[in-house]
Amino acid sequence: MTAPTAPTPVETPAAPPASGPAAGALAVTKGHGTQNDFVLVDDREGDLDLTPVLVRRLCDRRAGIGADGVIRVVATRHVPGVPEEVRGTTWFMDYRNADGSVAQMCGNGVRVFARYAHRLGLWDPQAGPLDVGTRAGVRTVRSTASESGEDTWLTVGMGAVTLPGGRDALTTGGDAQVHVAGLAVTRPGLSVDVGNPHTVVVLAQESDLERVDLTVAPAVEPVPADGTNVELVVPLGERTAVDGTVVGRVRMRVHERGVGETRSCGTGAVAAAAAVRAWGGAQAPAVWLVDVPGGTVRVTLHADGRADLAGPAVLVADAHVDLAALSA
Ligand SMILES: N[C@@H](CCC[C@H](N)C(=O)O)C(=O)O
Repeated sequence: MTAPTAPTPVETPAAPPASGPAAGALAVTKGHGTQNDFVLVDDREGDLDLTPVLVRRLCDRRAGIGADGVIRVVATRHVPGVPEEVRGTTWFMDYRNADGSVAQMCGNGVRVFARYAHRLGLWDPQAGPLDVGTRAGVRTVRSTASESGEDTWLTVGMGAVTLPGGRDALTTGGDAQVHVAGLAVTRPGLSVDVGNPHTVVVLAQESDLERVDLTVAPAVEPVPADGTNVELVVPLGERTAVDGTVVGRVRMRVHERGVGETRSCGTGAVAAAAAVRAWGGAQAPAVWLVDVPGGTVRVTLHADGRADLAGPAVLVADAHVDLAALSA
C-alpha cells in the first residue's frame, strides 16, 4: 500500500485588484431618464479620446454596454469652441448619439448628467441649481418634486424654443411633409428648435401611433440640412389640477437623429408640447405631460418662449469596460 500523495496544487489566475480599473479599462456608469439610456464617463480633465468608433462600441447593445448615447463629463475649460455664454460654466455635457455623431443637446441626458455630477461630488443640489454647459448653451438643473410627489425629479431650464418656419407654418399645419412607414399618407410636420432640430407630426388617434414603423427613419421633405428628430404625437386632452393649473397631455413616439426609435426624448417632449400648443392657439395649456414608451415627463412653456423640462434621472450600474475586448 502506498501512502497517499499530496494533491497537486492547481494553478489559479491572480485575483483582480480589490478596487480600481485594470490598465486598458474605462470606468463607466449606466443611467437613464424615462428609459432614454446613456453610458456616462467621468473625464473631467479631458483626457479621453472619445472617437465615434468608441461611442458606437460602447452603445452597441450586444457587444458593448448598450445605450442611446454617451455623455462625457468634462471641465468646460478643456472644451474648445464652446458658445460664449457657456464659458462661465464649470462642467460641460459632451453628448454623442449612438451612431457616434455629436448632438447639441439632450434633455433627458442633462438630467442624468446632473444626477451623475451629484454622485461624483461635483454638484450639491441643496446648495442651488447646477449650470451645465452644452453645445446649445447653458442648461440649469434643479431638484423638484415628481408629478406624483413620491420621488425627486430634476427640472431643466431648456432655453428658448423656436419655430424656424415662423408662425406662418401653422396655417398649413407645418413647414415640412413627413412620410412615416405604416401610415398611408404623408403628414405635415412642424419644425421646432430646442437647441437641436425636431419635426413634430400630429396623428389623429392612438391606434395610428401604435401602427407606425419607426425601425425606418421617417422621410422629411424638404430634407433638413443637419437631419432632424421626428416626434409623432397624439393629443389626449386637458385636465385642471388641484391648484387650478390646466394641464394638457400628449402621447408621443420618437425617431431620434443618430439613434433610431428611443423610449423617450426630452428635447423631443419639449418640441411636442410647443407644437401642440402652437397648433392649439392662445387657449392651449402652458403645462403638458408627455407620455412616452419609457414613462412621463412634464413640460412647462413660459410666456417668454422658454421651456422647463421635468422628469426622473436614474443611475443603475457602474462598470469597467475592457477596451481591448470592446474593440475585438
Ligand atoms: N434623447 C435626447 C436627444 C439626443 C440628441 C438627438 N438624438 C439629436 O441628435 O438631436 C433628449 O432627451 O433630448
